[in-house]
Amino acid sequence: MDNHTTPALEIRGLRRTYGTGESAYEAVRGVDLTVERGTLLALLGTNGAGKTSTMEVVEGLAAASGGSVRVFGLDPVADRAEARRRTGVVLQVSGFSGDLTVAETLEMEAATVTDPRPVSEVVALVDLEHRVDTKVLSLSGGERRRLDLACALLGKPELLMLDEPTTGLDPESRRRVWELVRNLRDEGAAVLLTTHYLDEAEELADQIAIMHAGRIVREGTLAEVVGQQPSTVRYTTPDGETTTLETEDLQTTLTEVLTWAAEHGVRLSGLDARHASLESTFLAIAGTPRSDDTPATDASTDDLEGAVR
Ligand SMILES: Nc1ncnc2c1ncn2[C@@H]1O[C@H](COP(=O)(O)OP(=O)(O)OP(=O)(O)O)[C@@H](O)[C@H]1O
Repeated sequence: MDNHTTPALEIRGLRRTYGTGESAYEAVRGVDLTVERGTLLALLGTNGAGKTSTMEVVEGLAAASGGSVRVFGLDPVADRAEARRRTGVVLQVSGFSGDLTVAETLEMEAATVTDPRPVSEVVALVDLEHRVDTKVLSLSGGERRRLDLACALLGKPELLMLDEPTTGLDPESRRRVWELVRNLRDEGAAVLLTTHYLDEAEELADQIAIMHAGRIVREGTLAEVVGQQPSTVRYTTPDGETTTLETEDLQTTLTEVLTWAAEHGVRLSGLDARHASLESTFLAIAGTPRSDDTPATDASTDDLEGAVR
């Protein structure tokens, strides 16, 4: 049942297995995610993490092997028509006919939508007014991606699912798409976005979830996700040995390193002290092996005990 407090998207304990018997492969292994109205969740993940497998269940294109998905309280398979009506989807690959113009493409799409936005309004939203009479095959990659978005916006979606919406776009086009997505979110749409661009997540996301090997291994605001990752201090001693320390307390560790160097008269080269970034967090997670029988844990942090000598 949808009331105003029902999340736009609620995924609980989602599992998805490909194949059966000996060759069965569990690509999604117990995923929990919530996207509230008026917020954007960026789902990041390593290749093969299970993002697309998760999105397909939300879109009602595939059934879950376990767990549940609710779109405004609706089951995307059992209540497909109603869930689809409220959802706009931009897939990684679009299937437009190159011979149709932008306007013809949108008019054709609009015919499949209940109470669509006027094509002229959608075209203005995505900045394609000057291209309405252009054939799809003559559009640039960025314009085509904006046409994908335009199609998703025809039905005034309350939940937008964007699968790598800016892949292949130049920086200017990416910024335009960001602005559009931000505006839609600010007007109350919930957005689930997958991306391989970490700066896109930093720029747009209210919440970030990082998926690895079928599980969500980190989730929260950017500060929360990055805050779980240790800071690092790196230096090279005169004998050429480089040391990297991981620490929860950057200031204290750096002070210890510098005090040690001063006391021993050692000149450190390449001294570098930094807080974790989304990139270092992601890379640490990507380096964690897939484990089939134990729950995925946070990326390992080295034991710092005695690390500063
Ligand atoms: N039809 C299928 N049959 C068997 N295995 C599959 C099938 N589709 C996907 N997989 C496997 O499931 C895992 C998750 O794939 P999925 O496409 O969901 O990952 P992803 O996070 O979207 O990856 P990427 O970032 O590379 O697009 C991968 O190991 C993939 O090989």
